[in-house]
Amino acid sequence: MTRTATTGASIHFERVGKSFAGADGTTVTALQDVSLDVEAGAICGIIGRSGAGKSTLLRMVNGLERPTSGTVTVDGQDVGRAKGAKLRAIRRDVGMIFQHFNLMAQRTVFDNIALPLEIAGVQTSEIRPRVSELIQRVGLETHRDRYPAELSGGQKQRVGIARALATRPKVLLSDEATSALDPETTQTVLTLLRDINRDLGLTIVLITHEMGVVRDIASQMAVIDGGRIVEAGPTYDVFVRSAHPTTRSFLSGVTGVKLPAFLSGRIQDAPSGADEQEVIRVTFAGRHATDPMLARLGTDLGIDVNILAGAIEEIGTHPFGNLLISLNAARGAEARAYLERHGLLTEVLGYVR
Ligand SMILES: Nc1ncnc2c1ncn2[C@@H]1O[C@H](COP(=O)(O)OP(=O)(O)OP(=O)(O)O)[C@@H](O)[C@H]1O
Repeated sequence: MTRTATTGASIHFERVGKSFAGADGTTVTALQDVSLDVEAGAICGIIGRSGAGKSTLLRMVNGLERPTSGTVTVDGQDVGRAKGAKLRAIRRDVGMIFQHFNLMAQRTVFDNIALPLEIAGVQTSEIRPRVSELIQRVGLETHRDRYPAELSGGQKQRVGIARALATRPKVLLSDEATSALDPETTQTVLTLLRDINRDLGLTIVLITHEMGVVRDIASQMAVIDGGRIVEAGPTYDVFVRSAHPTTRSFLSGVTGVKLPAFLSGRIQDAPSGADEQEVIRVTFAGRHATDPMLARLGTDLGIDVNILAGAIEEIGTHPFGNLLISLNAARGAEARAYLERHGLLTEVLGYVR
């Protein structure tokens, strides 16, 4: 498929706050002091727990929510203050896909995808080739006359993606688009989104509670907790240098690197005597990811290392790994200094006997 003229828009959140009137006259603060820059053409993953403020943040990009304070701009346009025709124009530039697809049950695949074009007043003669092109892009050529009830979850989301692209938006918002799908279907939908981003150049902002989704697709990311952005940056940097406990707990889910149960029950914050083992998390990043550093601790310093858990994987094209090791606590500081000197990151998790 040829690349169209569509290119992405940049999105800027500048000190955005959002409060809602809660029950009993109380105020619910959904977002506080949120500043975030999403580059044109980026795939930005926003991760947070339930109630963190993800949907509120996403809905500000197409003006479904307005900030109580601060500004949100898309392609330099102030979305929060736009009204009437200007707001409608911004909304045409911002497509959205949903966890539960939001398809119209009584319309076929073709007619669901045609809907935004009909609403925009596009002529029927133009709608037909445009919808056919979109159906081809999402690989549903043999399903064009089927109804949503006859489709799998992955196929329904493909219809949702085609419909969101119909008006040639500059931004695609994804509200937990893969959360209702099995892991294999999730991968096919993420691949489709990545291809769309590459071919059309549009900016994608996705919210999720799954770090695996962020790892697999996002070039940049933000972690939101209690309405605030606690960490943000290029995905690889956040993975490697995360400091906030919320980020770390999401990461431990995705890297699968957790303390084995036989140790987690008896780990202490401080050493309590001789013969203790220091438990250390070692993060391998960039060009050091594949260096045999742990073996060298043995040969260079004579320190024996026990490997407790670990995984090495890739984010984009960069190797990234996490290992949990233990070694003689009396030599912990020396070992950590050695590893840090060679470009690895270390963190003491505790001590076990
Ligand atoms: N229209 C509203 N009226 C009142 N409170 C709201 C409204 N919308 C959101 N909130 C509150 O704002 C906070 C953030 O909600 P939001 O839906 O943005 O979180 P979320 O991270 O998307 O959560 P989830 O993953 O569960 O959808 C929550 O405390 C929520 O109850």
